[in-house]
Amino acid sequence: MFDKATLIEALAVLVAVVAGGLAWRRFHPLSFWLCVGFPARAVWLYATWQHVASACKLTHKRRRWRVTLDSVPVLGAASREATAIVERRHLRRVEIEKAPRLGLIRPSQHGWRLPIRLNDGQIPDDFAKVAERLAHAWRAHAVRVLDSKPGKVVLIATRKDPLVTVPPVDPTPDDLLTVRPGVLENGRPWVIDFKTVPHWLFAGATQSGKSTLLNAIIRGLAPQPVALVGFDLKGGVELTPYVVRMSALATTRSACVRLLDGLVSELTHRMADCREHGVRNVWRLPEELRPIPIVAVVDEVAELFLIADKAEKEEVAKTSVALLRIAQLGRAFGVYLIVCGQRIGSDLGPGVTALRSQLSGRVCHRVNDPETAAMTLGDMDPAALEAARAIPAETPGVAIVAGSDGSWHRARSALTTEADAEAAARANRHLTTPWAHLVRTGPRALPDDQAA
Ligand SMILES: Nc1ncnc2c1ncn2[C@@H]1O[C@H](COP(=O)(O)OP(=O)(O)OP(=O)(O)O)[C@@H](O)[C@H]1O
Repeated sequence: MFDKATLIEALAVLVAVVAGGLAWRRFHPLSFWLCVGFPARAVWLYATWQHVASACKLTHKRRRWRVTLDSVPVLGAASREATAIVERRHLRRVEIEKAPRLGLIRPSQHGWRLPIRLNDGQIPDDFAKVAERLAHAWRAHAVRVLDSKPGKVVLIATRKDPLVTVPPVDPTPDDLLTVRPGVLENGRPWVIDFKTVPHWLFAGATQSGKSTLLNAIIRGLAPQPVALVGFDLKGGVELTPYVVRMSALATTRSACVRLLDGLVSELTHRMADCREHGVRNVWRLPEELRPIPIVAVVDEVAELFLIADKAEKEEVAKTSVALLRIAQLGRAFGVYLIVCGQRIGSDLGPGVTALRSQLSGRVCHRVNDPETAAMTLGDMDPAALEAARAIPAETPGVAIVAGSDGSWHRARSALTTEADAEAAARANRHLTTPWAHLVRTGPRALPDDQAA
């Protein structure tokens, strides 16, 4: 039918198309995904949805009117001569499986988003429970419930883990009190905005990536008009490299108590300033009176709460109360906390549990003991806790990040070395506010007290 030359030509065109496609996918995977991979995946996903939903037990049984075709053997004389079958159409109520209705699938850099209308009686959790099954059925790396509204759920699927290689963080300074230490699982930047979530708890076993995250944050904050204060009871080994950019660094328990007292005193002054000007927070003060924001970093919180002998008991109690006050009042008065720890357990005393409840931002790296994971994320979505327990040791820097709105993400910090953070601290040492200028000590009467 075809001559040999035509066949060779067709074969050559086919080879050229396949090679071109492979080269396209290799050298510009994003455009290949958007133009070829995603449309094919979308068609396949819609075509197989009924079957996938049924296998994942997401369908509901409904009775519907349907025309059915029944085959009826003919009995009597006619049947003896040959097997005769008559087909009759019937309208009758039959049981069918109804899959939740799919909305419009949309591509993203790393996968797709798919809104789904819930069947009656379904809740978003039904989808969260079968997310792993859906991921396998859709040949995706992971499927997560991203968002839900009454009667609707949005699933996000990622083709491959975007946290395997995290691009370096852009060194240009972000907005005030905002840093981008890495990326989220959905491929978006991981943004820590202290104005929105003022206090953070970073948990993680040794070598899980806590210091790297802290490096990224210090590097991000160093060029900003922000004062940094450090508490490092591991002898200062963690935070000393950045001391030139810090207004103060406490490395002993008594120094911690002194610095915390100073911060609480400054809080009281800021509170009085706000009262005098009739405003609710320092951001509403006239610009010339607005104090510099303070970010206090506590490394290895367990050291602050450990009591070796009776003499330390009072200092620990003071530390605990001061940290709690800062956490309670800091947001309005521009004092923010980052509390890091390998182990955060209730055995450290009630002060730790009370403090935790005030630290609304949580970052849980790989941890060794389940209690630390539970302390960090246990009061949030149980799925976040499961995800934290599943972080493998081979991926340091991967963490579960939860914000105050209850949503959580897998994320990974970009590899920021101590040298990178130290270089940023040195380059911005001129922005360091001396401790004596930062905190106002001494009594400060609130306006009402003066009137009294
Ligand atoms: N985001 C990351 N990407 C790639 N590698 C990372 C990342 N974070 C950490 N690492 C690797 O893991 C090692 C340990 O990380 P890091 O020092 O931050 O852990 P840590 O939790 O602070 O440990 P420790 O408590 O012992 O100081 C780093 O030297 C680095 O090689």
